[in-house]
Amino acid sequence: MKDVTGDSIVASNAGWTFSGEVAQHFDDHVSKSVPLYAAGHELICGLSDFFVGRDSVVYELGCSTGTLSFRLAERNKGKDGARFIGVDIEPEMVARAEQKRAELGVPNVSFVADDIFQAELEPADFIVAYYTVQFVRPAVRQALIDKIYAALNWGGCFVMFEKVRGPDARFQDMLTQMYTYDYKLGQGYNAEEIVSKARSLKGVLEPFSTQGNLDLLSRAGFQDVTTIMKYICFEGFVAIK
Ligand SMILES: C[S@@+](CC[C@H](N)C(=O)[O-])C[C@H]1O[C@@H](n2cnc3c(N)ncnc32)[C@H](O)[C@@H]1O
Repeated sequence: MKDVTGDSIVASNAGWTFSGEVAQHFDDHVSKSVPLYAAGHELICGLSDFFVGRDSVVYELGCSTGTLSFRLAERNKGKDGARFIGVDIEPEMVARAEQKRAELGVPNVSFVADDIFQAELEPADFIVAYYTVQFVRPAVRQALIDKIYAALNWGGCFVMFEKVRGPDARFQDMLTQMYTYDYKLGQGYNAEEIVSKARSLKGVLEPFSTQGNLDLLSRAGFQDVTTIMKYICFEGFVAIK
């Protein structure tokens, strides 16, 4: 059975997907569902000032319709030769990103429709995964962070924003109430849409705790890590190689 999860998106129990028609409604949906969505992009653009130089390669892994990739290119437009590459597994997302690219006319942004695990990554100075790693199966998540670490140049930066779990059951309960119910009701979603979305994400979006994410980064080799944003259960980590 398919349920309406808001913003004209339908998904079944444990069946959330970014494929098909979701790409058409994605920009509206993500900016309403993810707290501080645009502010997080702004922080990442600010961070890029420190790491992106002329001739840098920049990746956005899980770029969806390319919103952040375009913002990064705009922020760094004075740096001739820098290239911005968005990777997403869903061809419909990449098609939408390509359509925007044609409208904006930005030659140094490109998109690849591929699984992050299959995509060959060139040596890069700045790699971003903005609410993407949470959708990677926990069993292979470490292998992805290892791959990102290997692709970064020395001194390069990995920015990872994730939905995170609380450190114990009491905090997790508070976070769920404050985000899943209060925040989403405040964004105009109704109770049925909220429940349908939560049910659709079972087994698809699997958040780690803050400590679980720090452990992933540490095992990959990152020693210099800090949090740049935290709002309820949404956290942005910055890791420098
Ligand atoms: C929450 S969205 C990312 C939002 C986007 N970064 C932004 O700023 O608007 C997660 C994206 O990750 C993509 N994704 C999930 N698993 C992937 C994988 N293994 N390889 C590439 N992309 C993946 C999904 O298709 C989806 O578009």
